[in-house]
Amino acid sequence: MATLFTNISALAGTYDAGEGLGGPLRSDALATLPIMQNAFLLVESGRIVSFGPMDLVPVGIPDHDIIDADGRIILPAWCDSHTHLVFGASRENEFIDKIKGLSYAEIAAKGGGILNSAARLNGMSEDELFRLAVERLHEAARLGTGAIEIKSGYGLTVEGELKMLRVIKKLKQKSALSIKATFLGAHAFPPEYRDNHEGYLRLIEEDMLPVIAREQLADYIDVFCEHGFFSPQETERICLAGARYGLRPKIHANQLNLSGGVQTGVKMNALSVDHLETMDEDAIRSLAGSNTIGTLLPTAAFFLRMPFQPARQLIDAGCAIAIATDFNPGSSPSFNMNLVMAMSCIQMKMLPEEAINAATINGAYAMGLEAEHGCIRVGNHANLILTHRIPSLAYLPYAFGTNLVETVMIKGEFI
Ligand SMILES: N=CN[C@@H](CCC(=O)O)C(=O)O
Ligand SMILES: [Zn+2]
Repeated sequence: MATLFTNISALAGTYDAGEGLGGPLRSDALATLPIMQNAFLLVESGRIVSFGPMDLVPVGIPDHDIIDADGRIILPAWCDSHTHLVFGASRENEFIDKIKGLSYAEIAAKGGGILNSAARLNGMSEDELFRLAVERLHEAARLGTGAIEIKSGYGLTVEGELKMLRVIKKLKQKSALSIKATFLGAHAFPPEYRDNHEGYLRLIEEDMLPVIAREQLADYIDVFCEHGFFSPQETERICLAGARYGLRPKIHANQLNLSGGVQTGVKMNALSVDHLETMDEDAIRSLAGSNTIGTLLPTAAFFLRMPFQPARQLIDAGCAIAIATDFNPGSSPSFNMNLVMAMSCIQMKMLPEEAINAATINGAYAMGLEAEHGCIRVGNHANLILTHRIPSLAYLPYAFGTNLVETVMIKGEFI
């Protein structure tokens, strides 16, 4: 069955068939968003088949629906390249602790934070975790997310980490969204290993990774490189262990401190280094001179009342950047990419075109999904956002807080 969209006021992120971008967009190219005005778009068997100006709209297509966009905008669905979508329970008690003045690090030190989530998750069945994750994924998709990365990291035991990754594998099989799985066993040291880091590193290397590889449970490996969590040396060791199983790193870096995570990620040829609230000249230079993408998570900075990521400095230095939600119960309980986009423009001074590119094509690159996602190109998955009637694309981040996504199509089906 085919779907023909007509009278699209602006079709954003259009590229020629087979046109490769040669890597994630950076510098001035990040601000270039190809737009076709007054366009049609034809979708068939879940893929984009053709698009062009309305005066070339195809006629005589058998068996198809026509959607008259009637002046509305279509853009590629969001590519959310950093989430912790599988978790057991929300943590609003810690939210209240934060309001009363405790810091993220102080909450973590008294057994809250990641360890709190691990305790909840280890007491839950795989089926229950799957049910909760499906609901969240559906809600994220209704807000325009068509591809997503999901991490483990709330198990911190062999059983718990495998349980999370098996849930993500099942989501991949059952969901229409494109999903990438990241193994984050190195999210925190469990209490019984607090004074025995060597023991936990060996558990990851000897008991978790071989099973993960055998069951093909992960696409990437992650480490929370941060003071009080994993040191740069420990991060490097886990990245090397992952590499033995073909897992490329995507690292939590420079969130709370100048942790050395950016330089370690670059050294380990990470696909991305994520967070980057705390950067200095050295970290920016290191990232700019690399193929590693810097993934900025403004809603996490907002929620923890941290300084926002220095997007302008990073862009001006030539770093490739993506933006993502970091959806998790502790530091970013929101899977709303529209809000991420608005914050990127309002607080990080990104232009709307830069934010859209960072949330679509560069997000796709940050998951290794760029061949079929993140832009309007013949052959790509038909993952599309149809907006409400709005005056321009800039209106999306401008009118923050209003849901301007009217309909979402994932692989040719409206959800
Ligand atoms: N910083 C480390 N991990 C998550 C938070 C996890 C949690 O607090 O549960 C993050 O990306 O912000
Ligand atoms: Zn995270």
